[in-house]
Amino acid sequence: MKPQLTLGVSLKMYFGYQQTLEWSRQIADIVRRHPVIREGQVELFVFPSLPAIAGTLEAFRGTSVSVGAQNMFWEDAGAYTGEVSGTMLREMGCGYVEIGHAERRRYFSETDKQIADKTTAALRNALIPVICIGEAQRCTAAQAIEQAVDQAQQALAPAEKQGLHGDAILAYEPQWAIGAKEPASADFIGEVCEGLAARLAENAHGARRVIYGGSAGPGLLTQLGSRTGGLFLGRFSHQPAAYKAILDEAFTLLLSPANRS
Ligand SMILES: O=C[C@H](O)COP(=O)(O)O
Repeated sequence: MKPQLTLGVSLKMYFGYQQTLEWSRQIADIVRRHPVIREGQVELFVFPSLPAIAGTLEAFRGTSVSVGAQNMFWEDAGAYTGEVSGTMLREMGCGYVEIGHAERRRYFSETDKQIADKTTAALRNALIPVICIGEAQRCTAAQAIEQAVDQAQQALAPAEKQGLHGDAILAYEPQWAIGAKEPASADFIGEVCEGLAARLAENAHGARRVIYGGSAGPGLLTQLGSRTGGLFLGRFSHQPAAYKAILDEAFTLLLSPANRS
């Protein structure tokens, strides 16, 4: 059965090496015991810093949590000092990779073309790209949908032209809600995620799951219900208890009659 809810975490550059491994072990322990896993409809992934990927893979071995990178390069090998290929990520056992986060656009000047090339390289290497999209300034939900659809299509079009039709996750992250005190309102998120999912489903070959990120934490999934495909978590997953609370919400949501019919 395809997952009905996706819960991803990016640790960004917040944790040290040992701290990442300790957090991963604690989360692995929570996941192993949690009843939501028996439902089999939750897709879980974690993006640690690059040097911690091997240890994080080890910490989550035997669980349903996939590990991936926060970034990758668009070529598979060559003279690209400091970069990491999708080929190596795949070889290590990664299943996912984050592409085009707003912070990479802001601090490393990543362009739409580079994001599209990275998306293509991810799909070429059988990695599920988690493509970050979202408007820079507050706007209406209709305007946010248009901008997000445009960004998603730009990222995916070259891969689709090459016949790379693997699954992709679209992380809708309004840039003004990243690193904020609270997320966008549930009404706004729901409207954008639903609109975006409907538009992306129109011509897609592979599955296109839409999840929300930007100061998401405990309580949000319950407010959103089935209006989003899941959450892309940052700071508010740093406490293992908060992560467990979000899994509890996922469990309740998946057991609700609307999801059972
Ligand atoms: O990668 C995750 C998102 O940018 C959200 O981060 P945040 O929840 O810390 O705002």
